[in-house]
Amino acid sequence: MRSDMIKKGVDRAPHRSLLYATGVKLKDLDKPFIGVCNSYIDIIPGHMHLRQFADVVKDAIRAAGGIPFEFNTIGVDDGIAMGHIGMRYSLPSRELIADSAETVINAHWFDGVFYIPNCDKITPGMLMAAVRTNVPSVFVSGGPMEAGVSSTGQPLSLASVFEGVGAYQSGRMTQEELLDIEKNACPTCGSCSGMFTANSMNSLMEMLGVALPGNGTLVATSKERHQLIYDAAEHLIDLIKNDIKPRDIITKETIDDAFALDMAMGGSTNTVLHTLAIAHEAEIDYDLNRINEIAKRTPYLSKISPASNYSMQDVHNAGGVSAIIKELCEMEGVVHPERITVTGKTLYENVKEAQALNSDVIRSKETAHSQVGGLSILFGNLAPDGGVIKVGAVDPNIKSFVGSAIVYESQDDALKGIESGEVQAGHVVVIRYEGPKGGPGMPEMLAPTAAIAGRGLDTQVALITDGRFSGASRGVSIGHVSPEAAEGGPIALVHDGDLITINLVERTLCLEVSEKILEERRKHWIKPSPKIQKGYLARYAKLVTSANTGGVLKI
Ligand SMILES: CC(C)(O)[C@@H](O)C(=O)O
Ligand SMILES: [Mg+2]
Repeated sequence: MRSDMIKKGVDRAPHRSLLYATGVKLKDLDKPFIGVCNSYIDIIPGHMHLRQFADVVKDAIRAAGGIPFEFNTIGVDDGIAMGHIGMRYSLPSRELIADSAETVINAHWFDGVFYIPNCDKITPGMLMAAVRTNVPSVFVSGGPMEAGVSSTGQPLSLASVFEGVGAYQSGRMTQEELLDIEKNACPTCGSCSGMFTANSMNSLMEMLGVALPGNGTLVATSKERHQLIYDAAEHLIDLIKNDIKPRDIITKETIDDAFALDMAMGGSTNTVLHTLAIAHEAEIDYDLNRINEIAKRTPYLSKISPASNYSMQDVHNAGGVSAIIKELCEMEGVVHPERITVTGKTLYENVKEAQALNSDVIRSKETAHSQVGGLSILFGNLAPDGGVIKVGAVDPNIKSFVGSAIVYESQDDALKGIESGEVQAGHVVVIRYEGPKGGPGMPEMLAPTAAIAGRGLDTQVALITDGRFSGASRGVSIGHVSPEAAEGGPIALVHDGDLITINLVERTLCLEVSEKILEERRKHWIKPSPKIQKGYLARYAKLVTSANTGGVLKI
């Protein structure tokens, strides 16, 4: 047992002494020691219920024959950190979460780990820790929020509130209507109710095979999640007995399949960043071009908010992620149904009883929204190392967009430009120096994309940035443009009025300026000094790599 390192032999008498002080009994020393990696925190609705949740996890571990030891990671609420300096900490928090979990797991030699994530950076941070430490692991997330409903019966999500701000500011909504949305959009604990980043990652974990069927869609308030916990605890003990580790489950094929699910559900663009980071931790070489290959062979089966009004709860009632995975498994050559998972069964065995119960929420290949996936990687002279778009949340009539650049050196300036009416139909808003190094921290930009959508301009204005988006962002919004401006990427060379062409079919993003002129501009480009000079963000900016490699830290 790994934990023998801290409990076996005469020289571990002091260690045992401390363990007894924590409540461990002599007879417990032969049982597996399980780290319960929790992420309870009061300020995130997706995590506020996790203190009680972890109590259930600990009971379940004891019932399954293990000894639980709970510890916590931090978390950032992206919605609350949105639109101000706080958002710079969001993506960097992912590495702190991975590092803190690694620290506790390796310092104490746990035999297995039960992870409890939920919101945006917590899930990928914990997944990174799981493949990095490679100790037998299972995941049960906190679960999605119930969908909101306005007093007039309209389905609501957090996206409705962000877009409501733009609608109110442009005179398309009254103050009373906005207040009604604000009060009703987030009715319970849980991760925000659409196919935003948290729910994208929590659904992806079902496909990765590290979480049980139901993990992505069973709402946080449902008692059935407790059964998920009890089942997961038993599986974890089996994984320890059979020595099945995260890297036995997460292989290159697994990463392919995770992206396939992303394509079928129109996941958040952030999943690209996170899944690449997980691949990196697992020492899997993963090229962005591979994602487009998967996109081309995977139909878009389920449109969820912000691409439609359906919530995660609707997906659950329609058969859940299992029904979508089953569809994908039964298509020729789309995923790898024989992969092993934490249940000890194959991916296909896990889902073979599932059924799509609503043919609009979960479609078949024949009735799919499109024969290609809901996410796309664009390449071109403006993004030699790629950019990402949630193409599934673009009006389906838009196949390409040509517009003139209106350039902002920060998100704040862009937001002012959108709110003041400076940004108009036909513009491509360029927001730069917001990448992993430039931001620093690659802030998520729901405020500007929602300001555009809320004004009804989402089919007439495009937005490109070296920053990133929320899963609730929609419209022709291209993020992760790499290399980023702070590294001298071509996005730094765009001038106001330059023509930019975006082709969603060819998957291209081009600046229609001659190479000669660009070369001239490049000569005059001056690398800006880092915006933040001390603390974690300064250290982060020094070590972080480009978005096309997951924005991981490298020495
Ligand atoms: C606040 C949101 C909607 O959760 C966002 O952070 C996302 O990435 O989806
Ligand atoms: Mg987010």
